Amino acid sequence: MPLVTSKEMFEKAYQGGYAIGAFNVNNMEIVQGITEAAKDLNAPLILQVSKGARAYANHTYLIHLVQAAVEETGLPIVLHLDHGDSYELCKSCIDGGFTSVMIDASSKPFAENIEITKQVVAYAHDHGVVVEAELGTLAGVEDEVKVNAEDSSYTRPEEVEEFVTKTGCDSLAIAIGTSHGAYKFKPGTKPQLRFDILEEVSKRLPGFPIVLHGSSSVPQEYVKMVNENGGNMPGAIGVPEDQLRKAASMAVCKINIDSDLRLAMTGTIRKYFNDHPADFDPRQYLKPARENIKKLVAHKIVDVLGCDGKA
Ligand SMILES: O=C(CO)COP(=O)(O)O
Ligand SMILES: O=C[C@H](O)COP(=O)(O)O
Ligand SMILES: [Zn+2]
Ligand SMILES: [Zn+2]
Repeated sequence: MPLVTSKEMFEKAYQGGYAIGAFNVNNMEIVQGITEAAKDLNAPLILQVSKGARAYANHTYLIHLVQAAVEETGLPIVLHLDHGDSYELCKSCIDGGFTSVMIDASSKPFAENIEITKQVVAYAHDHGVVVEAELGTLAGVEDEVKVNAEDSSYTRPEEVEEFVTKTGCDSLAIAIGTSHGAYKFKPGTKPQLRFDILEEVSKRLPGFPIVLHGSSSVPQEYVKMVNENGGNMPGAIGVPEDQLRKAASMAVCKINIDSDLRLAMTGTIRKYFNDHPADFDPRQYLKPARENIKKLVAHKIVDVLGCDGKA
């Protein structure tokens, strides 16, 4: 099966009350860990590439790694540009074989966001590619830009119909309290997503797929593994998994996870180095790291997203 768009995946996910996992990929072991888990569980997948990933691994390498995963697994896989910040970047990914792009102009004024999203949609749809857009700003770090909590803003439900109608986008990322990175909530406070906003958005956009960024749950076993093996990540806290499950049962069809993969990989490698100080073959420590990414993704698919068996 060749790469697919997310159109049919989202329709089924919306109807079925589950979500598709969108996992960020940066190297071969990450691609393999994610896709081996999805294959075992017959789960549909979105593999996403950020501007930073392209700068790190090179567009061509990433495309070919993802195509290898399609060949190896036979699964429906979407290759998605995460946080595209310009028309030119989106165009280059569309021309280069991506089946889905995000244009993230949510930090720009509303009218400008509509204008640039519209341009990307026109080019993408001409080429059979789908577009995710965004309204609202998440706190945290993305593409080296740090958005402070006080500069973040929830999505305004009263804007979504006009935005979707005028732009023609295929899915919409909204801000309901998630954020990028490993420090999502202040220690001692109760993490709580704004389900009232999600509810209001989906009332205004019946059947329309909603996307949640910043949805890592920051597993405490890996935070502990990092901290016990020379790392320093005090107070790393993520989105509680029961809230992600609830979002998946509502209009949220795509849940973005990157930080959890980084934590699983880093925790595992740190521990390996501590336990085996004489080893120096990268295969020795990348193998358990890949295995733990696979375990983590399997857990997300079955216990959080609910998309096992849906490929
Ligand atoms: O939103 C994301 C990628 O676009 C990833 O979010 P996390 O940092 O929570 O993994
Ligand atoms: O949302 C951001 C993703 O986690 C990608 O992060 P990155 O820009 O560091 O690759
Ligand atoms: Zn954004
Ligand atoms: Zn994101």
